Amino acid sequence: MLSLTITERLARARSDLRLGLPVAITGERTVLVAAVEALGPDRLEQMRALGPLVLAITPRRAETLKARAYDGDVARIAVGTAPLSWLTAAADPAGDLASPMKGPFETLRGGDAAAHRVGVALAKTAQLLPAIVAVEAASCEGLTTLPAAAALDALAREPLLAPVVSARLPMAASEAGRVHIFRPEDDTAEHYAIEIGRPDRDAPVLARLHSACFTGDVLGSLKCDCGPQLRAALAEMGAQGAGVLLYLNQEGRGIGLANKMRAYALQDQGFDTVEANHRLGFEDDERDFRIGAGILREMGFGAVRLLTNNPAKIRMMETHGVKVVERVPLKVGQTAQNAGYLATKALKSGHLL
Ligand SMILES: Nc1nc2c(ncn2[C@@H]2O[C@H](COP(=O)(O)OP(=O)(O)OP(=O)(O)O)[C@@H](O)[C@H]2O)c(=O)[nH]1
Ligand SMILES: [Zn+2]
Repeated sequence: MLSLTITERLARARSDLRLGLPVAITGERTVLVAAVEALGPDRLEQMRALGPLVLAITPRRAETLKARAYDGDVARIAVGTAPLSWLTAAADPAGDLASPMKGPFETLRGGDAAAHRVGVALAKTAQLLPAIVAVEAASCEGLTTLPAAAALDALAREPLLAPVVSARLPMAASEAGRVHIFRPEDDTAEHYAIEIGRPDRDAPVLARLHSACFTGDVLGSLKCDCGPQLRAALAEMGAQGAGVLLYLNQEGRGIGLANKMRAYALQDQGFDTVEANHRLGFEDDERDFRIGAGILREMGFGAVRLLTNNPAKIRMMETHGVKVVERVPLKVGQTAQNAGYLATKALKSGHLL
């Protein structure tokens, strides 16, 4: 028989959660977990028939709901006989203002929260709302199984990426362009490196770590500065004759496009970019910058002149083996509509103005 690696199990588990299927987390006991966002009413009742249901959310979401988180990075709430609409309202902040949650919530303490922790972390990496419903089960036939401890370990590990292919791409910014594709072994999103010219591997390269922004890069959104930053970075590399731009598919600072649009809807209710992420249950920035550092190292770049206004990116590169010899400011694309967004990033996330 083939035995599956933990990485393969995690990849399957992510798909299962997105399909609305429970995943079995094994340890001292077996706990089935399913993503609230993807769960249908029938499946919820099937799970309820197995035993008392528990809702697990992040401390960020718990704070908004005024529920206590006793397990550090996860909060567990008894579900009782509550219907799916109650779970959805707890998971999704869209209706927080229109129908404030009443509570009080029966928050659980003691016992083992490892399965709940794995479930919430998995939901995040599946780019779903970080809220899962859990129930102990005697059997888990037909379901993807994940040993809790090994899963937590693997989720924290640096993602391994393999180069897949590269090809020449003449661009407006430079005719000497080349696109490289990198594929993570855990079947999460592929990332791209755009190499301009033939940068010397022995000298610091002009580099930009760009995080995907569908709304800014493609649609010309006025809510952020991503599109102009992308084009200005490529233009600067073209003008200097060499550079490398990583296009990292970490949309919405790692929460995915659907969650970013949820954040935008909250921003229309008056919350800023950081508050919106927190209400959804995410940290302000969920990106894993080890991916960017890993690609640069893989391409032979050990030192960079980094185009950024974000000191956290500089720290992350330095921590993960890429020396930042210079920060090159990248200030373009200010609009009336993104002034508040940029001010919040400066105030709350430490961006340099
Ligand atoms: N969650 C969330 N993501 C956003 C929002 N606005 C833009 N983004 C995302 O933020 C990311 C922008 O990242 P970067 O361009 O690397 O910007 P940065 O981290 O501010 O750093 P520098 O531009 O290098 O100074 C993209 O993934 C966007 O999709 C928002 O309001 N909420
Ligand atoms: Zn953007």
